[in-house]
Amino acid sequence: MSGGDTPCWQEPVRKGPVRTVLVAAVALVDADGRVLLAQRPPGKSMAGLWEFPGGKVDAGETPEAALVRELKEELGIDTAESCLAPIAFASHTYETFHLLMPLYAARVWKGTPTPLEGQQLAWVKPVRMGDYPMPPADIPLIPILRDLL
Ligand SMILES: Nc1nc2c([nH]c(=O)n2[C@H]2C[C@H](O)[C@@H](COP(=O)(O)OP(=O)(O)OP(=O)(O)O)O2)c(=O)[nH]1
Repeated sequence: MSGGDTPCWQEPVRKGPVRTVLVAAVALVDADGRVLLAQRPPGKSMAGLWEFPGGKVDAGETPEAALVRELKEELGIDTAESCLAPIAFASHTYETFHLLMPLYAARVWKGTPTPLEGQQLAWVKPVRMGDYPMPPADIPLIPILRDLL
């Protein structure tokens, strides 16, 4: 097959070196198969868009440890690394950095997710995620979640 007439084919855009940022994110899945989305608060980059809970992985930290830390800080819930199942990843070039974001799924945690950082929360069925504008990096993850959950 020649690449030029396939939908995924895009000629590479040559740019200078980019910094790759590692961000860990999780689909928290409830008993009804709904996934928790959090709305990015005003003042942050991509404010108003809905994202998976998570955040940047610190130097010397594993993605799983970063998620356990972020979920406690952002939502006040306790999670165990052993309950985080890797399911997909996003790899997307933004204007100022390249995002590499492993996405985990978790169905078990302790506590009730509470918006501790002023963010809005929504439990959303994967088929309804199109109603929630998400960062460009997240768009390819939506059909994967629909298939998996
Ligand atoms: N947590 C999370 N971050 C995401 C998702 N999709 C996506 O592009 N991102 C980006 C937004 C941020 O640039 C970065 C996560 O950074 P962060 O949560 O630790 O910190 P932040 O919002 O203050 O980030 P920033 O304003 O400094 O860019 O990853 C997602 O689904 N979940």
